[in-house]
Amino acid sequence: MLMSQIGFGVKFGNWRCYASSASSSSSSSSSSQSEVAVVEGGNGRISERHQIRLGLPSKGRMATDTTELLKNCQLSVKQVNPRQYVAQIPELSNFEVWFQRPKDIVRKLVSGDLDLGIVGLDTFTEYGQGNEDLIIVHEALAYGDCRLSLAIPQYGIFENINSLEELAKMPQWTASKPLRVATGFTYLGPKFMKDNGLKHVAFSTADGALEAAPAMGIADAILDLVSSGTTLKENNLKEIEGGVVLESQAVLVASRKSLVQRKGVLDTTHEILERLEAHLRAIGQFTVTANMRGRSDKEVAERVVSHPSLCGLQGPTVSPVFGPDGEVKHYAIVICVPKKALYKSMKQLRAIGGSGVLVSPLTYIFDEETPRWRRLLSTLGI
Ligand SMILES: Nc1ncnc2c1ncn2[C@@H]1O[C@H](COP(=O)(O)OP(=O)(O)OP(=O)(O)O)[C@@H](O)[C@H]1O
Ligand SMILES: O=P(O)(O)OC[C@H]1O[C@H](OP(=O)(O)OP(=O)(O)O)[C@H](O)[C@@H]1O
Ligand SMILES: [Mg+2]
Repeated sequence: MLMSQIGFGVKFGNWRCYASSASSSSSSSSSSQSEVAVVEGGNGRISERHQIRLGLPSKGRMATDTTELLKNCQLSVKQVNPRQYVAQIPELSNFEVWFQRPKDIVRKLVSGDLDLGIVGLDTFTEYGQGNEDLIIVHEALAYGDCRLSLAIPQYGIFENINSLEELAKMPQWTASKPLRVATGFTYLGPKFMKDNGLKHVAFSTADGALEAAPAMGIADAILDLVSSGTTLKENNLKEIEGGVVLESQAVLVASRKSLVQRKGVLDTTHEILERLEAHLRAIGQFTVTANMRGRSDKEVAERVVSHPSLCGLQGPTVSPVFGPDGEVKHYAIVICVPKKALYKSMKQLRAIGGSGVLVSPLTYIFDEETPRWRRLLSTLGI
């Protein structure tokens, strides 16, 4: 039988060389063998390049939202055409964007070929595998929300099984007949089962449409990403209590080595982080301006701060409003109000004498220093 072989290899530094042969014998080193080198990645070296590199998802769900987020931070990515994988962010000097598949972004951070990346936490955790060189700089970029969750059929022997504990206790799973789980997460899947004490589990993997596996008789359960839950429902599957492996959203990640050793990476990360935080803090808030009748700015301020939800970031800004006669009978107050609390805040403002309430979108909130920057420096021991 003609078969090519992969699986026996010789390591040369970062490269593993596989001998592929037209015969099924692995012991032969005959001249019919050709040498194929496959990069494993992960030597974490700092190469000679001088440009700082950010990896962004080249396609899929995360791609558009990622460039949109950067645009909203005034960091527009200038890509000549969608098939060109290198791009610039003109606001950042000495900086390159490289469009890559999310899992390759993580691999390339590990191998030292990228310095920064934006991916889903699920991809980061699955392909980062706890590598200590990888650091999460911003853990909540507020898009790409989903969860990695275990799901089982709603029917048959699983009809009354609603938790991981109940699933683990089912007498059906033995060493010779384990619970069969289909997943694309071949690192996190086994780790989750082990951490939760499930012993008799076997994993199979596929690239997509995993929800078909139970009905096809290929698997008993699946471990996959869920967001709306529609795909599970349409395939008669259900999530179970205790079955969520990970809650995911987009994250900004970096290589520790790059941050510490590559010139300019730390400063640029600081700038990106500040812009992200300023934008993300602002999107949940409105600026509210109102006029209030009052005797003095202090008295007006006291009335406003008596309602904690009207305090804004540090407290209300109160300024005199000069009437036509030059007298001050009103004061203008400016506060930030969470979008969710807008109507409630507006009613409170009216109740304490507010009128002419103007509501405007808020674009950025720059704080003195971002807590995430402090955290990053402390993670790096700086
Ligand atoms: N319902 C969802 N299903 C899958 N991924 C989702 C979902 N919602 C958000 N995401 C996020 O999007 C990322 C996956 O995007 P997508 O599948 O489009 O790209 P991909 O990684 O290139 O996939 P693949 O390489 O397997 O084709 C996930 O890692 C996750 O963080
Ligand atoms: O909870 P939902 O909103 O239904 O989303 C979850 C589904 O979306 C993803 O599949 P994707 O669309 O990427 O297709 P694939 O599995 O074939 O790659 C994921 O693998 C789930 O199957
Ligand atoms: Mg799917």
